[in-house]
Amino acid sequence: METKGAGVRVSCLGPEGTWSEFAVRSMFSRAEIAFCRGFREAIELAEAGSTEYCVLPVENSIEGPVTPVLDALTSTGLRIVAEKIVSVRQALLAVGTDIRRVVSHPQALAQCEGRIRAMFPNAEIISVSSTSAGAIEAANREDTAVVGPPWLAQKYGLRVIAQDMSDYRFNLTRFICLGRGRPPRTGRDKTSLTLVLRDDGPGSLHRLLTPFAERLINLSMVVSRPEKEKPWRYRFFFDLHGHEDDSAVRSALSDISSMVTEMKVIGSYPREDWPQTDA
Ligand SMILES: O=C(O)C(=O)C[C@]1(C(=O)O)C=C[C@@H](O)C=C1
Repeated sequence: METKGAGVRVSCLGPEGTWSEFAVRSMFSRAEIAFCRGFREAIELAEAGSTEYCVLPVENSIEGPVTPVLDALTSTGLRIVAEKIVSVRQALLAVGTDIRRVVSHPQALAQCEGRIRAMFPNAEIISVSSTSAGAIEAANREDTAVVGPPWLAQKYGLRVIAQDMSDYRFNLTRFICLGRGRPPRTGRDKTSLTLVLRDDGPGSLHRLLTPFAERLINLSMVVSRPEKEKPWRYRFFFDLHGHEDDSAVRSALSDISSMVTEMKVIGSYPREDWPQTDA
């Protein structure tokens, strides 16, 4: 997104150097970033109006959905206004050489689990709040390495021990930008919605999906998350190709409205196809 003059205020996961910061900088030409301790805090700053936007990872091509972010989307009044796909090439960084602990954000650890285990079969693997929080820890402990973006080396005084730590060739994280606007149709859009099915019987999910199939609307993500107050009931998150102002999308949503107890469009925004951004 182009911004003129003073930078637009954007909250994201901190401290400085996270993949989230990289995503902010690739979405905004000028951004004044508020670095937060967690995803919740980043959303709350934007909800309170302290920042205009909030950028969050929502899905990774290896590890799947970033579930705390999906869960937070249920209750926020903000809407998704943009998405960005980032190729997350994780490095392994440390001060010392006798590594007994490997720290990082749980998503980053999961993306590189096999490689970490192969390199350090006896190391303790420890989740921390972000890759850069892990870098600060690694900078202070000779026995600790961090998995994260390679630029953490210069920022926090670490050495790159290995590049390309991911267990698979592609490691892509999709970030979303939450804000207050409603981007107009572009003809290449995506709509994100969350809903809870009314019935939990045979064929209910099939019936829900039929109106999309009949209109040739592609669903690019389907995720179910537990309804916390109702054990063994589920909330669905759908991403579909199209804008909520498209007549096909509008009529499919109207068809399913009687099948749900709750439904919310989280946003309609320009769709990004990968690869676009390579760190
Ligand atoms: O810790 C970071 O650097 C983040 O921005 C978080 C995060 C994530 O939660 O998915 C972002 C991208 C990568 O997939 C790994 C970690």
